[in-house]
Amino acid sequence: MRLHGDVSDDEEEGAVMDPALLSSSSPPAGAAAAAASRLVVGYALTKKKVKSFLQPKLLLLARKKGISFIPIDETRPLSEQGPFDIILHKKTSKEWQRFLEDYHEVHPEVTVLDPPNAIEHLNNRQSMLEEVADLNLSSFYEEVCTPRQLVIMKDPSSIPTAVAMAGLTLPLVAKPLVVDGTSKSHELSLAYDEASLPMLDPPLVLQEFVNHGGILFKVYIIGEAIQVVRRFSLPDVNTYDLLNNVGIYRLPRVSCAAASADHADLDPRIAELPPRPLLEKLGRELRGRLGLRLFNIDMIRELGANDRYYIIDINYFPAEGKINVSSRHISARVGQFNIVQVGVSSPLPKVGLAGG
Ligand SMILES: O=P(O)(O)O[C@@H]1[C@@H](O)[C@H](OP(=O)(O)O)[C@@H](OP(=O)(O)O)[C@@H](O)[C@H]1OP(=O)(O)O
Ligand SMILES: Nc1ncnc2c1ncn2[C@@H]1O[C@H](COP(=O)(O)OP(=O)(O)O)[C@@H](O)[C@H]1O
Ligand SMILES: [Mg+2]
Ligand SMILES: [Mg+2]
Repeated sequence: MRLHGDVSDDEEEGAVMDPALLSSSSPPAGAAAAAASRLVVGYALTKKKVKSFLQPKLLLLARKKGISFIPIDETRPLSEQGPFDIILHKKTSKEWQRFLEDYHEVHPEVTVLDPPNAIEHLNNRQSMLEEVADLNLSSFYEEVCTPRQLVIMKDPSSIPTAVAMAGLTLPLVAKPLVVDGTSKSHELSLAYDEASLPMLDPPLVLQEFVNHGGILFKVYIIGEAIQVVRRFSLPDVNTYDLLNNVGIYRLPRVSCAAASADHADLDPRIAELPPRPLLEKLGRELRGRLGLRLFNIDMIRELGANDRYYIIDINYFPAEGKINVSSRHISARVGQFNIVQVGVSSPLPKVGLAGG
């Protein structure tokens, strides 16, 4: 298996490249690969993320472009590793955040993709949507907002009164307030009636359910690149459902359980993708306001209100797996490769630990 120099196309198709071989875990190859590279990307990702993101196709494509991915050893000082041009990570611990901030003070020239204090905004389902409220989309006919929601920190018995005071209408989606990558943080439920609300388990955010025709748009933002895919979502809740259902219903992890709806035969008023200029403006606005270059937004269009969209979720550095199946490899590779390019070129307003 060659580590240097170009690979032929057939190798690219069939290559089984072990990312570790491009890593510092085998210093001669890793160091040599890094030394021969135009761009060195240090990464700190979970094993699951390495498996889903650092696929052979990306590693080969990147290497052909003179880019190497080197795993970061979190047990050793960052300054003893590298040197890096970009640090790509999806870690949320306070220890890692300090580790990275100390390193970046000494090495401001290294692009951090993305700054931990910007990512932190997305680890809470209230703060993740705060910037949406201030979006400047006045030049667009369409409206983009967030569902009305309420944060409940404790005391489940207080929920019915709090919901009544806030004037929220049922059904409500209950979501864990903290998003920390655990499956628990994706355990959502649907509350149909007020009497059931005290059965919920704070801290949580209660969000009004918005009927949207059972179709969700996932908008992937990788620097200035934008990809939108259509996914099946939760079905609408009609008056009959409301009158004949009581209790709290646990929802499946829709994002992973639901299938692509890109090629489904659907009512165009439900399936039509949001206008591209609106998505591009959204991407620019949210990149600047969130200080992030790698994220996606879950967006729904209100049933019967063709120009009203709701952003219900924002995720940092999600997998590319759901991007258009038919051109998944190309778009995923482009997406993944864009991720690397983003670290080099896309300017961002300074946001605390800006990546430059
Ligand atoms: O929250 P969602 O909409 O299910 O998006 C997930 C989510 O971002 C998830 O990250 P985490 O919250 O589990 O840390 C991503 O997992 P990985 O980071 O392991 O890839 C999923 O990729 C996201 O799914 P999607 O791409 O559908 O937004
Ligand atoms: N307010 C809402 N109205 C309608 N459907 C919703 C709402 N919030 C979430 N959903 C549905 O539940 C799914 C998961 O919710 P989401 O907030 O994206 O959580 P997660 O971070 O676990 O993906 C969404 O993809 C959508 O299908
Ligand atoms: Mg989601
Ligand atoms: Mg999410």
